[in-house]
Parts: sequence; structure tokens; C-alpha cells
Amino acid sequence: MTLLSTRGLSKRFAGLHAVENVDFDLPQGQVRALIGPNGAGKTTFVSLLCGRIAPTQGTVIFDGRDISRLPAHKRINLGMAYTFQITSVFANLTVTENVALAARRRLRGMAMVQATEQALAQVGLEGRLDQNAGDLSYGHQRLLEIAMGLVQHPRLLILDEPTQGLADSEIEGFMALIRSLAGHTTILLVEHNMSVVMQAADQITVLNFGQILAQGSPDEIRADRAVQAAYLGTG
Ligand SMILES: Nc1ncnc2c1ncn2[C@@H]1O[C@H](COP(=O)(O)OP(=O)(O)OP(=O)(O)O)[C@@H](O)[C@H]1O
Repeated sequence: MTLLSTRGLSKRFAGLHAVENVDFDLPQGQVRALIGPNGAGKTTFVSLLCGRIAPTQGTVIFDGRDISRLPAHKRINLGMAYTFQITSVFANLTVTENVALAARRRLRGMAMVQATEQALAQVGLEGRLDQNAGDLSYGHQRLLEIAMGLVQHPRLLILDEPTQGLADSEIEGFMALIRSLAGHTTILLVEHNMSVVMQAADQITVLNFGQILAQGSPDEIRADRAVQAAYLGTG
């Protein structure tokens, strides 16, 4: 079953075609990586999916429903969760309080406490529960944001550069997390770290100048001449 689709999705900023006429389909349960050179339109594309910005043209369909005009918070209620390059944690609240706030969208009482603990353990932050979020490293703030997404048991989790700022050992932990979610949670992963992409993704979509340049398995994308030329600079 297809969980998320776009048809003719486009976003122009003044004269610039940041995303142009993108037809995209993401089956339920898949881990999809979205890659492409700097400025290819990846963040703009996922912002259109989440409702952070409005499209110039085209539609976004989630679970069979046209959500193109739905505000961002209603998309969250339908089961979309996302983290962006700029962290949105509350710096003066503790790690636990940040996740508990996100959990309150759907849970109360002990269920909320347990879900909060579980999400923090999933991302490996169980040792920092009472630390102020603002005192965490950038990488740990990204993991905290992922926990804030996970605690909502999303149907679609969109992660924009989740490994940026993480140490190698933490990237290993992140990959284990993705593996543990694979199958239940559909994941769209915008990522520059190619080794993460190649290991974590079932399928890869390559954007270039706002358009889909290629789509396929990690092996197919690695072997694709157009991708090598545009993205890896080796064509
Ligand atoms: N709010 C905006 N106003 C004007 N131009 C924008 C805006 N947001 C993005 N752009 C432009 O749209 C294009 C696509 O940007 P976008 O951030 O989506 O690319 P990206 O693939 O996510 O890049 P990166 O890998 O560097 O994060 C770029 O040329 C960018 O400068």
C-alpha cells in the first residue's frame, strides 16, 4: 500500500524552481532516502510534505487523502512526524519534559511516562533524562527531536539530516534505531552521509535541480551514471 504520494508537486521561490513537478510514491513500511546535491530541493520537498510551506502547484496525498491544503498540525494528527535541520527542542526544559510534551498529543498519565521513557531509550538518551535540552550537543538535540517524533508513534517519520553533528559511534546507534523501526514505521530520510544512506535505505530517490533524477535500490543508485555525474561528481 502507498502511504504517501505527490503529483506534480512544485515550489517556486521568485524565479527559482526549488521543486518542480515531482511525482513521488512511498509504500508503507519502506525506509526511503532522499539524496541530492546541496540546493537540490530536498528540504523544500519535505517541507511541502509536512505543510511547513505551501506548494505553488501539485498535490500531496497521505493514506489516500488529499492533504495539500491541510495545516501542519493537522498533518501531525494524521500520523506524520518530522525533524528538521534546525532543532526545535525547548532549551529550558529537560530531555524528559521535551518528549513528554510531545507524548501529550496522544497520551496521559503512566502511559505517557512509559512512552516517554521508551522513546528516549530507543534513541540512546536514557542517561540524560534530567539534563536541560539546551545543554545537549547539537547531535544529541537531533536525537531528542527524533524521540519527540517517535513518541507519537507516527505512521510516517521524516528525518532531515538526522546524523549531522553525531559522532561515528552515535551514527552506529542511529542506524540500529532505523533498523529497529523498519517494517513498522515508514521513514523518509534526507541524508548527506552516503554510508548511512546505502546501509539504511530500502530505496533511494535522487533529486537534482528540484526534479527526480533517479530512483532505485542502493545498488542501482550506486551504479547510475547520471547520479554519479550529478551527485558524486565522478561521471
Ligand atoms: N525560503 C526560501 N526562499 C528562497 N529560496 C529558497 C528558500 N528555501 C530554499 N530556497 C532555495 O531553493 C533551493 C532548494 O533549497 P533546499 O534547501 O530545498 O535544498 P536542499 O537539497 O535541502 O539543500 P541542502 O542539501 O544544502 O540542505 C535552493 O536554491 C535554495 O536556495
